[in-house]
Amino acid sequence: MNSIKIRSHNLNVFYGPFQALYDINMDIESNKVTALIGPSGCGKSTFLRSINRLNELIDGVRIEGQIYIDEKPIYARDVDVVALRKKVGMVFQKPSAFPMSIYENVAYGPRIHGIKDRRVLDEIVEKSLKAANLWNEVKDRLKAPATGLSGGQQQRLVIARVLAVNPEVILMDEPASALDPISTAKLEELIAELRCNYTIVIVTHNMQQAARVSDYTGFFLNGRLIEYNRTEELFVNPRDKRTEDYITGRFG
Ligand SMILES: Nc1ncnc2c1ncn2[C@@H]1O[C@H](COP(=O)(O)OP(=O)(O)OP(=O)(O)O)[C@@H](O)[C@H]1O
Repeated sequence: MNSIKIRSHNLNVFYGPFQALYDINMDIESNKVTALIGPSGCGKSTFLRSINRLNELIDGVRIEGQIYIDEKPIYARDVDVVALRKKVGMVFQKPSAFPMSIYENVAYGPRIHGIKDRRVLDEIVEKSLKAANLWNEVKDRLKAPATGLSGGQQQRLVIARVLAVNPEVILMDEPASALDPISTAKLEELIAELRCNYTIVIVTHNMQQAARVSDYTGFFLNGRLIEYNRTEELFVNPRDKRTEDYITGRFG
């Protein structure tokens, strides 16, 4: 699968009079993992939510600038936001299985998009659960309630649910922050595998995690993108004093 490039051009986001993002210019590579790091409140999640237009669900938000996905401006007037959110899937911090069976959680999206044939759904469910490294753990209890799964399993189920609608980009907002170390390791393994087929952008508080899972890292501070580089370069050889202070734990 050919996944796609994201380009943020002079992006500004305002929550009423408060400006949360300032002129963000960022080219995100396809088939790579890009991590967004920075202290609490610096705008990482706001930027992430800009990529599938989730911010505009919040009252009073104003967005300037543009984000291009696959060269297409996603804030253009004629953009189909439902189609955009199908193409750009999102995984949130809190594992949130729907209160229905494991099978139905994964079949939910494809059903909404009009797939009714049971065999086709069966195939999608199996393929998505396999891709999310969850199939072996749940294949004998697909009809069981998803809420009975552990947090780590639920997070992988959410990823299966995202994969089931064939996205090209996967956004993850602190996906491991509610997970134990073993589940976190499994999730990181999965992220490494998914990179072959998807463009992944992940917000994380955890710098070790950013260093482990990502190819590129962007460091945000007070709504600005301070430094953006290959992960190794940014961690080993930061160019900006503020990046260096942050990654060496002087604030944050
Ligand atoms: N719905 C909102 N209404 C008003 N202000 C908001 C809203 N969401 C975020 N903000 C503000 O925008 C700024 C950036 O928030 P954002 O959540 O993007 O930061 P973050 O870096 O992801 O932080 P954290 O790591 O704590 O989630 C913060 O000052 C925050 O208080």
